[in-house]
Amino acid sequence: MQTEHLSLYYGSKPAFKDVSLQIQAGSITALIGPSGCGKTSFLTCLNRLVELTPNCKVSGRIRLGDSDVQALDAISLRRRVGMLFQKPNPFPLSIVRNLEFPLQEHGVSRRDEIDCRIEDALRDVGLWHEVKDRLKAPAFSLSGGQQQRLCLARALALKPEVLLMDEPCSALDPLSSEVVEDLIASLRGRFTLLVVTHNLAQAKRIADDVALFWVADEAGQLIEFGSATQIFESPQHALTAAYISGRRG
Ligand SMILES: Nc1ncnc2c1ncn2[C@@H]1O[C@H](COP(=O)(O)OP(=O)(O)OP(=O)(O)O)[C@@H](O)[C@H]1O
Repeated sequence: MQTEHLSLYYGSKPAFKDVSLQIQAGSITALIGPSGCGKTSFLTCLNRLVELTPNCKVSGRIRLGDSDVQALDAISLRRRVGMLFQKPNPFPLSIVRNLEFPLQEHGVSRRDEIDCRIEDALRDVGLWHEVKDRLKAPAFSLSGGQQQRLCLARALALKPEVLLMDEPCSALDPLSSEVVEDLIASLRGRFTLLVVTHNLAQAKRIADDVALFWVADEAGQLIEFGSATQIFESPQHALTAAYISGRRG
């Protein structure tokens, strides 16, 4: 996935400006930076979820493989570019319906394929053994960490190419957070992952590449993008050095 001179305005206020970024297929990219620098806004441009916000204006270009994201149908784009939010947001349905419903909505109709994809996705997130005997129980009967893994399974069942994750561990208790972080790391190579995180230690543990955003001239800007090793061990920009050392932000 690639952005070229991407900018986003909410009304007349820029959320971020002129971000050009190349995301390697199969890699994990962490988006870091202080609050309000446009990380979430950037993420939601990539699957055009931001279009649901009134008065927002996007300029620049986003490419997914050879396709221009603006030219794609939004529903099929969101199947290819899935999203996991900070707070687990299962549908108010049973565990199994949480996976079955989006599959059916996206045109998967054969029963054997639906069952197979549900089981594979639940195994992928380590939930299968925990829920296989209570698939019809409400999703809300699961713990917070289990709900987040269910939401991840729901996204994986659609076989996305890219997964966008907005602080996926920050609303979870430390143990569940560790489980979800390990899961994210285990998806490397199979999916292209972009993860917004305030947890620098987590970014260091899981990311291949890191993008630092910052507010400058009242708009979010991409300050530095590079490998996790470069960003954490030999940052090129003074702001990156200050941020990762805890002196700024
Ligand atoms: N729906 C919206 N309408 C208007 N302004 C918005 C909206 N969403 C975000 N903003 C503004 O856009 C800027 C970037 O916000 P964004 O949430 O993308 O930053 P962030 O880096 O993800 O912050 P945080 O780390 O606190 O989640 C902020 O100034 C914010 O107030």
